[in-house]
Amino acid sequence: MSIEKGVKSSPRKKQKAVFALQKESEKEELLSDSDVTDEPEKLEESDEEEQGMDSDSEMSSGGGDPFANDILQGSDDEDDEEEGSEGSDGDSDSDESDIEKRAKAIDDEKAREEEDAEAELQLNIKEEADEFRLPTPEMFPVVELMELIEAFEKPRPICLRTNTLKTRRRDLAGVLLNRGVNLDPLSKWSKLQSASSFLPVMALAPQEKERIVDMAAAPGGKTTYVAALMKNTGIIYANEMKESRLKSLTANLHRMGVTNTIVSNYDGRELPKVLGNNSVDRVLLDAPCSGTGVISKDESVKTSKNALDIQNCAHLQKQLILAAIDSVDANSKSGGYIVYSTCSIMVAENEAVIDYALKKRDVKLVPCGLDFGRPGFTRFRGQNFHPSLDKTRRFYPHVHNMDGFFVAKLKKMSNLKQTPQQQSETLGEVDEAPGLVESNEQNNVEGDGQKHQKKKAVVKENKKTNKKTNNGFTKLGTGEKAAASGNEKRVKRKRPSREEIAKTREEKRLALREAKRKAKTESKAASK
Ligand SMILES: C[S@@+](CC[C@H](N)C(=O)[O-])C[C@H]1O[C@@H](n2cnc3c(N)ncnc32)[C@H](O)[C@@H]1O
Repeated sequence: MSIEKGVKSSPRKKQKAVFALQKESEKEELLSDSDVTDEPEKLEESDEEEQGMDSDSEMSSGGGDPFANDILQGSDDEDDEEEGSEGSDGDSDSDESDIEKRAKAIDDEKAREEEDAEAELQLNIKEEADEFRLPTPEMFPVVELMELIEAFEKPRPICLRTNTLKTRRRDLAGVLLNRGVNLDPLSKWSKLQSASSFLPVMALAPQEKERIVDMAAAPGGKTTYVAALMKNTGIIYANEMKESRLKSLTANLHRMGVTNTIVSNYDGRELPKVLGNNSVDRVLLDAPCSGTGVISKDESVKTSKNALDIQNCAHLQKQLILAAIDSVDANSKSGGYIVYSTCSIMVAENEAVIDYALKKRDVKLVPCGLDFGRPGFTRFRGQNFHPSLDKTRRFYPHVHNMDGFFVAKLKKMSNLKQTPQQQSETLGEVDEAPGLVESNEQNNVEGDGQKHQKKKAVVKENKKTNKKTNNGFTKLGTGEKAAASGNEKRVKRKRPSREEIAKTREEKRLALREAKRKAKTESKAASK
């Protein structure tokens, strides 16, 4: 009776019941014939149409479910058996071939689905690999690509940098030559390290007595070099987030005779809060990255990194670069620079990060001061970056005989956490104060609620920044002036300078006052 209900109300239940019964019979042979025949009897009770509907619904419900399909076939067979028992031979033959056709159709459908799933899987694998295929044909012509891949397999030459805090280059060279070492002078640059790791420090060009942050410093290869160039004057904040890497960092600093450095253990993204916004002259962000430029040193990169790793790196790098920019004082007399570097050759970790910074802060790219290296990409895979990205530098093992590397140097133009465009929008917001707005402008603003809200948010952030700056290390007055003059230089061609905007505003104010005064006089005259 319960089976009967199941058959009528739910074909699936019927299938499951039948399946269960079959299993039971196989196992225990407990199932009586009447139990089996009971079901079709009830099926017979229902009219043809109802059976057809049941059958259809079974087909569709079973479509995506292999288990259901098996049952469905079982069910059909059963129906067939039952129908066969009661129908003519001719009917039975045509039903059999009908069932065969349906079974074939189901098998075909299943096979097609499996094929589709496999094709989709392959497509996904292909897309993912393509996204992360290290050197892509978009980066290099195929012949060069082969050269790069081959170069990745070979070790790079070992370079020595003279630690000028401890010795002179000539003295070191003398000692080494006496011991039979062949020296091939590279540059005036004694520490064993990869030649590419000199580059970011050369681009940073640290000056004596400056305040400099090395945001991701361990094991200190670049910090020690910065200290040497500063002749141990000024202050270096050598920051490292991973506690386990602090030992090697401090050990190296001691070993190399560095005395102007404070080691800190923060997430780099927190540094502006810790040191203060706009508080240092230069920041070196030798960012944590995928390491896709140093395959000759770490072959595991080839297989251990996937597209998601690159994405995660890029996300962190974008956050870190904003923190680096926010830490620098645009009004530093000697500095105001940020150097960003990675040992990755992925565009997502390099050009895309810099392009993001250009869109988020008032910074511009300046030449790295390195007279070799290939210019960075200004477009890649349909992505267009700021044209100035050609000022960034890329280094490759097969071209420069050093690890793959990327270097970019940014100059901070103002201490406002805005791009010049955002700044003029902010000033526009002030203009749009009641009574100072020409009606069409007001309509525009009113017509674009989102834009209006964004501008307000910008004004708010602006106020916050100024407040923080006052509590921090910078002198706000001169800062604003310098920011204005810096912007003026950059925006002359396209948009009005701050002075021009201020002048227009003042004119509007005077005109408004004048109009009010006039209106008053007129109304007084009229009342007389
Ligand atoms: C490329 S290595 C730095 C190498 C170093 N500049 C040198 O020349 O010796 C990047 C460093 O960033 C550290 N790091 C990772 N995430 C960080 C974060 N959020 N803030 C600061 N440092 C981080 C890593 O532990 C790693 O030591």
